[in-house]
Amino acid sequence: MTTTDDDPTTLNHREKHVTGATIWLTGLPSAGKTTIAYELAGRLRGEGHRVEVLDGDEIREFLSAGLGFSREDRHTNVQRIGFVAELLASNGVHVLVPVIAPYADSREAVRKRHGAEGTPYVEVHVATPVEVCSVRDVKGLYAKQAAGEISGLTGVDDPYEEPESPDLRIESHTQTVQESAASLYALLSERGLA
Ligand SMILES: Nc1ncnc2c1ncn2[C@@H]1O[C@H](COP(=O)(O)OS(=O)(=O)O)[C@@H](OP(=O)(O)O)[C@H]1O
Ligand SMILES: Nc1ncnc2c1ncn2[C@@H]1O[C@H](COP(=O)(O)OP(=O)(O)O)[C@@H](O)[C@H]1O
Repeated sequence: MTTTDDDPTTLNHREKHVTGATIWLTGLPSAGKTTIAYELAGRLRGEGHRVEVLDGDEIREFLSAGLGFSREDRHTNVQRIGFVAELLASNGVHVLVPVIAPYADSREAVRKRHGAEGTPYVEVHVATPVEVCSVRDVKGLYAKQAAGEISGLTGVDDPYEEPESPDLRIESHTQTVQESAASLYALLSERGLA
């Protein structure tokens, strides 16, 4: 062991690179999942962590191309993302996953996969009420559903099974983006993951 290895600052710095985790942000469309994920990603990167954001829209363009929004397809989508997230997290990456994941059994399977591998897993419910999400309507989906142009929109005419005991619940409608990201950062810190 060299003198440098004994330096607690160096050790701490090195540990930050080896402890990965999957942080799954579940919630309705326009709840704030993506915004919080990128805000947190910036902070974690600034501290030297390796970070990947597995954005739902990007995943659906490539890894899950061809899948729709039936229960079965959403389950398949979530399992694929969970598989990739675990691979990355077990190799020291902080993986942020802003994906709806509306079904409790799909989320549970992802948690179990991480548990089986001993990979840290954090479930965050971005618990913005549908009334707020439909006003934000970042992608215009709520308006389209109301106009009868689409159906099967999560939280409106398709199920969203709320997490019963998430690791963290974020009330995005009562705080700023920075406050939401900070509450998640605090939890990671508490668990030795940030
Ligand atoms: N019917 C319907 N229901 C829900 N969401 C819809 C739908 N059609 C398209 N979209 C857009 O696709 C994004 C959801 O994809 P995800 O992969 O995150 O969802 S899922 O976990 O597979 O249910 C989701 O992204 P976010 O708004 O960022 O959540 C939507 O923009
Ligand atoms: N505390 C907050 N956390 C996250 N987003 C917020 C918050 N307050 C307001 N917003 C806004 O809500 C919208 C959420 O959109 P987005 O992150 O794309 O949602 P989702 O990924 O869940 O579909 C953004 O316009 C964002 O600026």
